[in-house]
Amino acid sequence: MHKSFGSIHAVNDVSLHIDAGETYGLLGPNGAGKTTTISILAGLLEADEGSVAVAGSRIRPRSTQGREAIGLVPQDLAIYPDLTGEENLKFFAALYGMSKRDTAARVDEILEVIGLTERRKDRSSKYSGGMKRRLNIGIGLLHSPRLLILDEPTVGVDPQSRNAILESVESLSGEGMAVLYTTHYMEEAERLCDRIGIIDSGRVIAEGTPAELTAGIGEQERVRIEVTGPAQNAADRLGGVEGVTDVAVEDHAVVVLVDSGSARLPSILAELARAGIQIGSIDLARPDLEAVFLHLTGKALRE
Ligand SMILES: Nc1ncnc2c1ncn2[C@@H]1O[C@H](COP(=O)(O)OP(=O)(O)OP(=O)(O)O)[C@@H](O)[C@H]1O
Repeated sequence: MHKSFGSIHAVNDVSLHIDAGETYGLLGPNGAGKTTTISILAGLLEADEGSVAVAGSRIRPRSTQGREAIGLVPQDLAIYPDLTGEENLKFFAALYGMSKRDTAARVDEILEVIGLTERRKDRSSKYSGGMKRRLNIGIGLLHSPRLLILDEPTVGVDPQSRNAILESVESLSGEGMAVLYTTHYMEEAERLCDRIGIIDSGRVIAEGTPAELTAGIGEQERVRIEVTGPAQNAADRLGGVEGVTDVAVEDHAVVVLVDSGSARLPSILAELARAGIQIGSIDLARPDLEAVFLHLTGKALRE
């Protein structure tokens, strides 16, 4: 599918297929086109070109059929603070037209999945940020959609709630739901996703299992060096060091890909010393999705 806003190609020739029971991760930096992609899938936005189908049936934007088949959990909270967790779920169930009988059982089930059974009678205004996010996910699950889309559900969430969210997602795919998970946290994508599409500037530039994607960059290692001065200076110096294949700049760090990182470390450090660049810390990592992203785009995932 394609979607442009004026001269910006927000989504450019993106094509996704997700199986039942599969968790698919859309991984990309801010502005890559993740929200636009899922807004089209959820029928909130019309693509300039392209179509969406669930279980073989084509879904029209804003159709009832689409709302039934797909659950979208947006980044922003869509819950009523004055209602309890349970009341919120019941309210949205009524909105979806679910019968009272179905609702009671489904609400119990969902409270378990999102880990809020014990807090079900508390007003959601009393919940932590992470608990509110989990309730938001519960609302998306109410009508048992075939595809659940989660838009960066762990941004700004405390570590405990983050873990609870990840566990909920794991149990959903176990029940046969297809899950589309967008994130710019590569460790979440690595943990949760059966397959990952790496998206940058509106294009899916690589797709595969986490293992396939990291195998694609071979034996290279990722070295992250925090520096005290401008990281761009360090990046400029390291581009020419033997064995260094890719260089990118993060906040206060330079990230490089090297063939056999530990062996190249002395020459990397010597080059920085020659330039008078002071080092805060050094981190050497095995090939991971962050390294894949850097290799494919020449950019750090978290700039
Ligand atoms: N309604 C809009 N009008 C104009 N430009 C838009 C609109 N929505 C998105 N864009 C642009 O399209 C591109 C993709 O944005 P999108 O929100 O899909 O990225 P994203 O990967 O979801 O980023 P983030 O992680 O920050 O949410 C960006 O350049 C953005 O500025």
